[in-house]
Amino acid sequence: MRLFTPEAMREADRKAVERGYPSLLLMEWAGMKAARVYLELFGKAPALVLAGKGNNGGDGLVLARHLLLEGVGVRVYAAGGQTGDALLALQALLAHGVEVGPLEEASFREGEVVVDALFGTGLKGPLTDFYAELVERVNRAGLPVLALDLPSGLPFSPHVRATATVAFAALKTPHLLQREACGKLYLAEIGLPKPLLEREDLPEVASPEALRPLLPKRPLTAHKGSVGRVGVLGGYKGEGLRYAGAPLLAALGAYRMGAGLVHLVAPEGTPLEPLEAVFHPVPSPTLPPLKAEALAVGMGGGPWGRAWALKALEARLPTVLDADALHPEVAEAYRKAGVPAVLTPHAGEAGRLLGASPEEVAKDPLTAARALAERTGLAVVLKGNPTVVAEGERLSVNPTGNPALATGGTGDVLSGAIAALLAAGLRPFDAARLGVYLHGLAGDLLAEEKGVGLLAREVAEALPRARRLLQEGRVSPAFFPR
Ligand SMILES: NC(=O)C1=CN([C@@H]2O[C@H](COP(=O)(O)OP(=O)(O)OC[C@H]3O[C@@H](n4cnc5c(N)ncnc54)[C@H](OP(=O)(O)O)[C@@H]3O)[C@@H](O)[C@H]2O)[C@@H](O)CC1
Ligand SMILES: [K+]
Repeated sequence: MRLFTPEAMREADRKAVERGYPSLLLMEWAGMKAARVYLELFGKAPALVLAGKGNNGGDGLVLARHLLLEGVGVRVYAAGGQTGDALLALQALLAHGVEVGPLEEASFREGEVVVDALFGTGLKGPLTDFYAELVERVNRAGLPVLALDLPSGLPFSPHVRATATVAFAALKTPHLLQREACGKLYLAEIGLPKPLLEREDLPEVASPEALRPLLPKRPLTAHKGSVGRVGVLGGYKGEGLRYAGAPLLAALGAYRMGAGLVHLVAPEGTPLEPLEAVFHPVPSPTLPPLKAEALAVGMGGGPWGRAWALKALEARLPTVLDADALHPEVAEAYRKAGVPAVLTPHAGEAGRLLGASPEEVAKDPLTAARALAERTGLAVVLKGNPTVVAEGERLSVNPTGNPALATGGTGDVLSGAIAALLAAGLRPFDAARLGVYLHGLAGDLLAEEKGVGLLAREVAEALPRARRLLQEGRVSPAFFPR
């Protein structure tokens, strides 16, 4: 599944029509599928449909007709001046005897659900005047809002803040970069010819179908030395400070992602946990002899982070570089040595590596992740909402995860988990996107059960469950194709 820009989506629509596909069918499916989502979410609650004059408005008029046929009360207000398919959609609705009032007269009533069909991918700039006010009124009304294709106004402000959004044909960048405005996200297939959606040049949205085949197989003859051993190097002890938990959490993450054995190289005095690890207490960053296929380095390293990373490089093993190991000269040393590595910065660390502010990075994580991958020649996991994985020209945007994961140590668990996948033989880009997806899914499972207040170790504990759901094809996606 690819992440479209609004322009790329319009191009696909246009190409479908050039191939002879009747665009009215696309609109009919869009409105009908959106009506289905409406019924599922809001049952027979009456609808207030606000329709613009373009095709997004046309989708809303189709939806109104389908809701009417299902026995849902509809009040419809539309901009004037429809042409083409939108005009046909209007005529079809009028033929059912529905009154369509002018948008200027739209009023909000308690108990109604607002259907936002004002603007979709055709919006050319920020809303002003009447439409800016209308959008603010929608937001102030305090009613549930179902947005068709995009909450109107996105990617600019002001924009509608929706309870749920039905994206048509494909997800578009605002769906993932401005997810807050979209509410619950649904993806509706509307009959667009498949080849038009297969755009290798666009970023991937990580999906269960694409990731399942990457899961390392475990043959009957497996033993702990054959399924991937991980070395974790991190922690700091000095100047009255001790960071001890981070490497332990990485070790847990690695085991829970299926590592056969985890070596824990950490400062003397670090608790001997998890019990299952092989311990190498050291006075300062060193690389003891150990049998491993991949490393996770830097967690809780504090001022030792850089030294851990440069020592670890001597092993010449695929390595996850996290937190205090994330320095430009470390990345450069790995690139020069040709050692495959995955960098796992958050926006602040990525900003440090790129010479940009955390805000700039967070505002456009796709561009930042690609720039960092290009600059370092390594795979990059840019952690955030959404987390973006980049390597060379490839970009993968992760749809799993939630704000409950914003708690100390979850990043350490992720590093260990990715290292376990590297140790099992996955390539850096694949280990990164699979690890990120499962880590986010584990967080989603927990958030559903417990809400906010998770512990990082619980996220590690939930990894096997996430993995099994993916393995068995039972992931209920954050948004689902129907
Ligand atoms: N094409 C297809 O095959 C399919 C498309 N589908 C649906 O169509 C949607 C795209 O439809 P679209 O291209 O008609 O654009 P849309 O979002 O309705 O807005 C256009 C209107 O906005 C106006 N406008 C623009 N900027 C503005 C501004 N800043 N402030 C104020 N007004 C502004 C612009 O005015 P104009 O510039 O033309 O005067 C025009 O009137 C897409 O999201 C999906 O829902 C589906 O049915 C599937 C098949
Ligand atoms: K809309």
